[in-house]
Amino acid sequence: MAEPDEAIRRSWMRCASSYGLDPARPEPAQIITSSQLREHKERIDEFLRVARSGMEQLYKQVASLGYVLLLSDGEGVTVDYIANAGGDAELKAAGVYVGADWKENHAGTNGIGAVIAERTPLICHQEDHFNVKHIGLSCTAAPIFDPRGDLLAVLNITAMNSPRSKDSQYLALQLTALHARAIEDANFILRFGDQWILRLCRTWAFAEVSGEMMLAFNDEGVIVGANTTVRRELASAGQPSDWIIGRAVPEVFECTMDDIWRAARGVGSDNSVMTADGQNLYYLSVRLPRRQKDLRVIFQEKWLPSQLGAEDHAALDSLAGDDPVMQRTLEQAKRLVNRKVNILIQGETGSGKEIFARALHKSSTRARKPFVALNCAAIPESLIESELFGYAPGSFTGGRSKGMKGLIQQSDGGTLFLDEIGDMPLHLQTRLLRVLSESEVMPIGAEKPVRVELTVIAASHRDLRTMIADGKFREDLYYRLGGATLYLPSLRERKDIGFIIERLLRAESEAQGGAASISSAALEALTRYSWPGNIRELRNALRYALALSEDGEIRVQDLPRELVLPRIPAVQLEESPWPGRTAALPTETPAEPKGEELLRLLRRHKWNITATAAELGVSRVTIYRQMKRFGIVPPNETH
Ligand SMILES: Nc1ncnc2c1ncn2[C@@H]1O[C@H](COP(=O)(O)OP(=O)(O)OP(=O)(O)O)[C@@H](O)[C@H]1O
Repeated sequence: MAEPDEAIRRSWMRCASSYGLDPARPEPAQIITSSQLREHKERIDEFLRVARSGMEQLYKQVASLGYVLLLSDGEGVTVDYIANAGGDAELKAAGVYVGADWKENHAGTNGIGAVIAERTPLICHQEDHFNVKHIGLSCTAAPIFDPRGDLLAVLNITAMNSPRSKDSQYLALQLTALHARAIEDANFILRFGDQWILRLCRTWAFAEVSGEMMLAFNDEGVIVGANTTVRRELASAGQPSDWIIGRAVPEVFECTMDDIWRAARGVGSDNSVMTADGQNLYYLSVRLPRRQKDLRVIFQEKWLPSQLGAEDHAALDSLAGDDPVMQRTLEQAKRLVNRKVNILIQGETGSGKEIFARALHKSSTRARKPFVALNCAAIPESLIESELFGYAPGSFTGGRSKGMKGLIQQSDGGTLFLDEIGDMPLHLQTRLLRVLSESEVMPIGAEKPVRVELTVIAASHRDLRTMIADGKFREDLYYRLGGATLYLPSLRERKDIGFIIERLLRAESEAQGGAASISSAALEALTRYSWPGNIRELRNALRYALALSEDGEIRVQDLPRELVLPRIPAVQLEESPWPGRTAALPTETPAEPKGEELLRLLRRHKWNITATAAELGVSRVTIYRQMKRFGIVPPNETH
């Protein structure tokens, strides 16, 4: 934690020199409109539900001391608050109210604004406030980060009247920081509830109960999230703070995945694990994913591999119902599964390319070997090379001294899934081609190549043949990867939407432990909609509707509004990029980009929301709303 008084001093400097504020001029509270407030809340609505219970717990402890509790989002807008009934007018005038914007650039130094800039818990006590209007307040605030380490919210408690001494607020500081961390961790578990969560603790006796260090990994043992404490503890010089995301657990710790599965089942007595650099020892426990049914399958795969039949195509069969195009694709896939060919999957975003690739792997004789995935659009170009090819010990500064096994080597004997292959830079396409033709990989800085048994499944939502024509994709790599090409239809072209809805509802009810059904009118509305974000958008819509439904039955009024509103303007036909297929794609309201277009822009701007919003001439909030609506998830967030 930075020295709080230093943080306040820096905040004053910003207010005076960068924002040109005058401490003596009373600034009125800025309260945003109720529709703007709704937009701010909608962007983080799941998080707000989690945060509310943490806020209530904290409030119970400080209410008798006269504190008011505020939760602001990462932009400084108060999105929730708890205060004693009465005194509303006074609170509102002081900006201690929902909808108030506490950014430093106009409100001057204050608890929330300073935490946003400083990213650390702090006290802003009476005269610490920059603006004369706020010097009666004492604010204690702490940041809440999302699982990628981005600031998500600020938890703040404010006393309208407090003792003169700042020391009186130190206990409040500890309490606020503690609850901010508890909310952050509850949010982490919510986000990664369907993944495995590894809890690490320095003390053996607390291994089962401590949630201080948590990281989430998927069925393949790849780390998909890490909470703030893990990111801090495992920080590595010269690496971004989330360097462990995307790595396999055994790369970060000295253990095998077998050790982890044993710990998950409570088998064996040694639950200690060392970091791969030999620096730290932790005691671990594993929290199982919520989807109990799949677990049996996973444990069977991990523990009883010999029982898995080579001809087991259940994973593929579960992907489609009565849709003739999908049935043909599945037949094709089953014939290809154990042939020595690389497979290319083409289909719109959210149409299920990754889930299809996993099913191909599971149905193959390689099922017991690793399935290693790389999303070429989600990591910086400069990292793709070392991620894929790995590097030899001491080959570059900032690299780990022991070197690193690249994903190609990690997938030896199994499947390497290259998502968004169209985003792979040309020079790496050349290197990949060489690996594919010679079955050898040369890690960066290594002296001799390593043999690998490589099977690649690649996927792209772009038409790679157009990219070849534009000189952006190598033709020879295209043929090497597309030993066979499978086209996934978009959801609006599929005749089995009822089957998919049933499957998604079953998964939701298993995850949430309650009933989930749908009325025939709501089913009809879903069938009529055009689904630009495909199955991902459908899944999000069902989740949303289930959260609103009172008894687990989704009715029309529970569905997101855009699904039931009449479409304007009327249907306009668009060329499908995939051969032999035409897509009837109703347009959105004129100002909105389509899901595909939005995704392309976001990628082009490297997921910078501000830049994307600027290009489209809309607000950031609109972009967030559209991302949610189309089910677009930024890299490193779970789907
Ligand atoms: N057949 C299916 N049944 C149930 N859920 C599915 C099916 N296909 C896809 N999904 C779900 O839809 C979401 C999107 O799937 P997936 O990530 O595989 O799509 P994608 O086409 O690879 O997306 P992108 O182009 O953005 O990489 C996931 O939550 C996935 O579980």
